[in-house]
Amino acid sequence: MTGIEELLLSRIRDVADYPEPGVMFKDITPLLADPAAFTALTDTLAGIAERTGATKVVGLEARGFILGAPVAVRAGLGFIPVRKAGKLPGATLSQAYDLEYGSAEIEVHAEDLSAEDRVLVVDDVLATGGTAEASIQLIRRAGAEVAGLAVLMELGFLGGRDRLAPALDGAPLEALLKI
Ligand SMILES: O=P(O)(O)OC[C@H]1O[C@H](OP(=O)(O)OP(=O)(O)O)[C@H](O)[C@@H]1O
Ligand SMILES: Nc1ncnc2[nH]cnc12
Repeated sequence: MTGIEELLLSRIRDVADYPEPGVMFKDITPLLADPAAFTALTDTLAGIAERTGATKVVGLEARGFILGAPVAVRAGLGFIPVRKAGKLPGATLSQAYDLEYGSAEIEVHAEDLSAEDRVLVVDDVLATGGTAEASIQLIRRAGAEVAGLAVLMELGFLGGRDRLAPALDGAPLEALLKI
């Protein structure tokens, strides 16, 4: 494990049985509160944005906003929020999906993405892959290209990587930590 991986892992707190029994919740708030760890995470993800040739960063509400917005600034790219349904005021594209605990629907402003865009999706956790898959579907439906998906951590036992393979269609999935 690299020094950065050790630093990031040491700042993630496990919370058992949250938000419901049987779920081991990965809490990133200690990482966000540590400027060295948050900066290292931002710089690493911005490096992925540059390597994949992304022209925009999509962040997934809510934790993907916290990570994705500074990545976009650091990489010199625009930031596009993908929000839970009902929060965006303009014309939207919507996609329903299932979570490890429940189901939801996400939306993006249709005007924010076009055929000229290569989009890096940023989020904190890849679990079942439902959220990421829905975001990739939104990006493609908006006519844009998917540059890749970058997450802080992948919960490998939930099979998100396999689920996402068809949607990613060869675009890279980069997980800084595999759990
Ligand atoms: O791979 P999946 O099974 O789809 O799960 C991963 C998603 O779940 C969490 O978000 P959540 O919907 O809990 O929202 P939050 O960021 O607002 O807490 C997490 O931040 C990812 O977006
Ligand atoms: N176990 C988990 N911890 C944190 N975020 C999650 N999103 C989906 N599953 C999660």
